Amino acid sequence: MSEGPIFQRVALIGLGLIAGSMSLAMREGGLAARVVGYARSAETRDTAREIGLVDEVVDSAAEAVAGADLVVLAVPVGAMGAVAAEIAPHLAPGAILTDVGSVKQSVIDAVGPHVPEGVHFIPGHPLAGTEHSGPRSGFATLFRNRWWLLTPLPDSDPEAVEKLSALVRAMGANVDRMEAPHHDLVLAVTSHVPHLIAYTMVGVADHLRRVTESEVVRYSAAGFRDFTRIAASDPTMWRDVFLHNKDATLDILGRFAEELFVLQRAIRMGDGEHLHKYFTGTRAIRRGIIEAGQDTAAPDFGRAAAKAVR
Ligand SMILES: NC(=O)c1ccc[n+]([C@@H]2O[C@H](COP(=O)([O-])OP(=O)(O)OC[C@H]3O[C@@H](n4cnc5c(N)ncnc54)[C@H](O)[C@@H]3O)[C@@H](O)[C@H]2O)c1
Ligand SMILES: O=C(O)C(=O)C[C@]1(C(=O)O)C=C[C@@H](O)C=C1
Repeated sequence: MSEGPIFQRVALIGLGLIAGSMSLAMREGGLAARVVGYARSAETRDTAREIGLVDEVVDSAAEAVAGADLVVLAVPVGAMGAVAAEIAPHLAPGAILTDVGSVKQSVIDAVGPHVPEGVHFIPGHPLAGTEHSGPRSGFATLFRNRWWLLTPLPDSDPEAVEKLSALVRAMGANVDRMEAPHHDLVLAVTSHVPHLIAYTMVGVADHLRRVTESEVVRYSAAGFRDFTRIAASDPTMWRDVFLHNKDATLDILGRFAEELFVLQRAIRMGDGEHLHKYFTGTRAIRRGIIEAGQDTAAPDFGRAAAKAVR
């Protein structure tokens, strides 16, 4: 149990899966004396009020951040800069400003210039999520035993980094630190390109469905079902991820295409030995992830993956 709140007033900007889960985890653990939330759409704010997602839903971002000692930007990465510009004049001196965006360098570039002197900007990214979005999708245990990567800037105040880390740990996550460009490369391998592949595969099947009527749905096997779960993820969030992690995504996608051609050739040539060796290697990666206690993108796996693509 917590020994009292870590923050007095937490302002959540955006009230979807991640902000909602943070609010529920913080309130369950008594980690914040008060959690205030704001989302752009009145519909989302009404839903958040109706389900009591936060202690108070306010009608402007400025009102939410006033007097907050922690401000969390939990909006799609393409909206981070505009939100930062809107709240900047209202941030309290000494406040910690963080974000939960899936891409880090572009968020730093977009938010950084708006951060006033005396406010501690510490970018972050919880490696936890689902295909669901919106204010009803959050749950308190989302971050348990997951990684939460922080990408502090060279001049980030160590005490502020430690305070934010304490909150993250109290929500059940493990903290690791990374440089933003490295984060973006690792996540391109472990999360972004896999999502793009899932979106593509489901798109291919959808085109095929028009030929085979409903067979694709009726006989949908486990592998394809896993793809459809991923491909049901929020379109706005993922559009922004690809537009803002463009270089790393294109790099990894190029390597993916090269590998795919090698496997395609092995199938054409009947090279079973190559296929078997390849699949044995990939199985070892899966087992490594399970042994590390992670069934999601783990930094150790990510580091190995990033090293392999250098
Ligand atoms: N979903 C995941 O699996 C996951 C995991 C880790 C990190 N993230 C990142 O967390 C962030 C939020 O994702 P989510 O899954 O909670 O999304 P979500 O769609 O569930 O919620 C986004 C919220 O932001 C609000 N919003 C959008 N534009 C806004 C604006 N300009 N001003 C104020 N509010 C605005 C929406 O109304 C909504 O309440 C994204 O940057 C995403 O990349 C997502
Ligand atoms: O489990 C899922 O549904 C997710 O896609 C979560 C996932 C991931 O790729 O692991 C998606 C995006 C985030 O930035 C972090 C986590």
